Amino acid sequence: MYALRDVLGRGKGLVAIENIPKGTRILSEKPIITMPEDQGEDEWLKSHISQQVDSLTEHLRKSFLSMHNLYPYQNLAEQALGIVKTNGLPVEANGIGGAVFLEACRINHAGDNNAQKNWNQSIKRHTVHALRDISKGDEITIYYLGRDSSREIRQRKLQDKFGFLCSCRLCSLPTEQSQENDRRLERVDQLDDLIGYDGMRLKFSLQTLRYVDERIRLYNEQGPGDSGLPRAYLDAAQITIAHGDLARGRIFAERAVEGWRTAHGSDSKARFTSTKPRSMSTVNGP
Ligand SMILES: C[S@@+](CC[C@H](N)C(=O)[O-])C[C@H]1O[C@@H](n2cnc3c(N)ncnc32)[C@H](O)[C@@H]1O
Repeated sequence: MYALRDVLGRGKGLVAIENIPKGTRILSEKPIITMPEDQGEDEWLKSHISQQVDSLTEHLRKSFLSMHNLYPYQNLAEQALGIVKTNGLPVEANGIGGAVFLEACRINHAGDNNAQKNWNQSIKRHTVHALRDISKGDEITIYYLGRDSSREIRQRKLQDKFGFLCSCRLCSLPTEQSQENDRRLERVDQLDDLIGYDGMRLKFSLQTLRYVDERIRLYNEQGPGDSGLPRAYLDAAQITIAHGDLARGRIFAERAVEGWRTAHGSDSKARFTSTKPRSMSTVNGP
């Protein structure tokens, strides 16, 4: 479905070599290097990683050592540590906190990402799913940051954590459109807080329903992002059911599940909550 290609201004990236319909599992991959949850000192981590690199086949070792590295190094152990710090993705398995995947770690970031990454504990693999139809020739992108935020904040975080100036479509919008997009994201954020606050107090008023409705509309205008819309539908389902409107509640619940499956796959047992998404960024940033 994809090939590793040079992408202008972004190093290498994964590019679709056929049309990929929304919801497709683009990739399902086992880690080649893992890191424990409690990482300890750099010295210990270096030796832990080096042992794993030594036991890779020649081909895998070569592929691993060709990966992007933001850190200076003087020997192989330092190089391997730098690669892991640059590319490691979170893994929620017993005792393992992060891992490097040969293909998934080649996926570049975009503010309007067309794919979503997740660790799937049921199959013990990292998966990437198409959030919308991806056309042949398009780059496959994911969202490196935890939450949607304004262009200025996104760019600062990407620069600080990942060492690059993002030039995705969203970051390249003309000022007026970018400000409009920022305002939408800010309002979604406010609505998250307002709905979350009322939800905690179990205060399901007509006003809360209006917030929920507005948030769904804004997410739909924004386009599919990491889990935001399914979570908004989940809130809507809970609130309409609490109001006794079971028919609407069912429709919202079905949309929530459909969105969740699109992004995670039907074999994922990840807990689906209406709370805000936590950071999905790489394990270590520079
Ligand atoms: C995990 S790697 C992704 C694969 C990498 N492009 C490669 O050649 O192996 C992360 C790095 O890719 C580059 N990158 C990712 N998304 C980018 C974007 N939107 N704009 C520019 N560079 C990007 C940055 O150099 C970043 O530190």
